[in-house]
Amino acid sequence: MKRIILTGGGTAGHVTPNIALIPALKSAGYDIQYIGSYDGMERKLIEDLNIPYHGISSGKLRRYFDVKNFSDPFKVVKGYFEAKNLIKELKPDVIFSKGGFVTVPVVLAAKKRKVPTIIHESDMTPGLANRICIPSATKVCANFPETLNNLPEGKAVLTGSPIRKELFSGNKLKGLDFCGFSQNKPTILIVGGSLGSAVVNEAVRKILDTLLKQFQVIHLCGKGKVDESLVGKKGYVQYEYIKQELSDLLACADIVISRAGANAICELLALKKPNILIPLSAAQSRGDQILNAASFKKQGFSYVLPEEELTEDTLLKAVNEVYENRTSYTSKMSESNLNDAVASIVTLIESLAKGKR
Ligand SMILES: CC(=O)N[C@H]1[C@@H](OP(=O)(O)OP(=O)(O)OC[C@H]2O[C@@H](n3ccc(=O)[nH]c3=O)[C@H](O)[C@@H]2O)O[C@H](CO)[C@@H](O)[C@@H]1O
Repeated sequence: MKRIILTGGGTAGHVTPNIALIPALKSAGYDIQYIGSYDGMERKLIEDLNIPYHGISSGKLRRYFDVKNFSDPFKVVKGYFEAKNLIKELKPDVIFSKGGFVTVPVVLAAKKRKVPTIIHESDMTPGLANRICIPSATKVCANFPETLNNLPEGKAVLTGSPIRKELFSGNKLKGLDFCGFSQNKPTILIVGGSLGSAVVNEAVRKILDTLLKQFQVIHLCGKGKVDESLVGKKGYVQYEYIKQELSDLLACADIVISRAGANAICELLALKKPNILIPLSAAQSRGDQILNAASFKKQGFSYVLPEEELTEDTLLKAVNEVYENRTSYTSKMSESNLNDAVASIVTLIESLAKGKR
């Protein structure tokens, strides 16, 4: 039987694309194994799917790479030897890495063990972990055409981002029922990325009473970020993180307010959900969400509200604008010709796995 190791973790954006590949890999006859960190959020997400999970030691990487800059060098080195042993034991035909710092020792060990490895970059410019991995990878998949300029020519492949198939079969009534909502008012879904966003949460809660006059509000607020004082408020529900019900919640959302993480926005585009993007500021990141959001705005898919301009007034204005013009946003998104990233990636995986045999 062909065997693949998937790896990726840290935040859900480094795990959900792997999850999206699993059904197609199973149909293609792969035995699937997963390497993540001992205690990252990927562990629960993957174990829930009954995929064998192998934890390795992993350390945080600093933003600017220098070998001395591993904040936890011993953990990373330990992770490398654990990954090397796991690869020897599991004998995979191919490895697919979705990025995040846990993948660095895995990709470096794969190179040492001569296992072909594909890495995937969701953002416009490669993140730190992927930048370290690119020289060891056989192929590098990109989500945005703009990214190809930043990747080595012989390795780069434009695939788009794999999206979980189940997101397309959400049921609006089920979603409303799950939240205890009625069909009489439109619904706003708020997602601050997979970890939630304190900035977005605060902005939304400030205008909540005004929003609730016209809308019902579903708030995916992130772990540890539920506001207890608002629990039970009519028309408002908060969840730390939603797994299988996400498709139903998306189905009942008339508009979405979101961070501009690459996977989140590709899902919104694929589902044609009118959206307001509040990208993570350059002060807190390498600025990729700003680029992601600008690209979507330029194509007419999104209303973008920079974090620096986020106030009660600008957020309310954005909600009104997007709700009023929701059909024109939806029709713009319908014009985009999204390719099937799952199929392209599985084809690439197949070609490398064959080469190994
Ligand atoms: C703070 C940070 O470093 N953010 C980065 C991180 O974002 P983050 O991890 O938030 O990733 P994305 O927004 O790209 O993806 C989030 C994923 O989690 C899912 N989801 C979210 C909430 C929930 O309750 N349930 C659920 O399933 C979404 O459907 C999506 O599939 O990785 C992205 C992809 O590299 C980058 O673009 C972001 O800049």
